[in-house]
Amino acid sequence: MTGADTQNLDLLRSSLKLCPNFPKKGITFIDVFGAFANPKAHRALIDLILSRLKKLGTTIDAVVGLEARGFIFGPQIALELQVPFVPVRKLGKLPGKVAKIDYDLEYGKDTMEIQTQVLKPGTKILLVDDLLATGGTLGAAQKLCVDLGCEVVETLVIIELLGLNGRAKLTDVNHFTTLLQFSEADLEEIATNSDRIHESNHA
Ligand SMILES: O=P(O)(O)OC[C@H]1O[C@H](OP(=O)(O)OP(=O)(O)O)[C@H](O)[C@@H]1O
Ligand SMILES: Nc1ncnc2[nH]cnc12
Repeated sequence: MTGADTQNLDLLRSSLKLCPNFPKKGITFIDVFGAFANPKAHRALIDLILSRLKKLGTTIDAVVGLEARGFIFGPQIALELQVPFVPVRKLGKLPGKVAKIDYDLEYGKDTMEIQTQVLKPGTKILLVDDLLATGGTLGAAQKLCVDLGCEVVETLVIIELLGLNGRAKLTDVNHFTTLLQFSEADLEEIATNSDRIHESNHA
């Protein structure tokens, strides 16, 4: 890792805020929007992702991003790579012919869809989302892409919650990139720093 990468990681890490007991009791929510509220952290995030991808040297034909937070930075990465961005959305939001898959979440269940006419068989995909928790979302998205005959050559998240072992749900952990990892102990430690905790209206 270069000195610039280390500096960017520190900036990114310190821009994230925690929200204990959101959206449900017992969940410690990591708010990635903190990184987008600060242009320096935002720049650091994009530079870090591009630096990782350059190091991997993988050929990428399209970036597939997951609703909602994969939509914030996925298109920027696609633009930098000069490849299409393709959204995966929650049920009933995409027009035309779609493929769908049901999946389990850290705090519920959901269904995701992708337009079938956009990705051709053999397309090499970079799959992006903000966070890996239980892995239900990304595991399902990988399956959705593979079922269309595409190859998920890399899956990238900004944040990995280690305590939930989400990697176990991924089809290919050898092609999984994560920028920041948080153990349960890390989250507890950050939660002792009031600067890093969101003031909250939630019970
Ligand atoms: O690894 P998992 O346990 O599947 O959880 C991770 C997913 O949960 C969050 O999205 P959420 O479902 O809250 O939807 P949103 O981004 O539309 O708010 C997060 O942005 C990931 O997509
Ligand atoms: N703990 C968490 N923080 C932010 N987003 C999440 N999505 C699922 N679990 C999450």
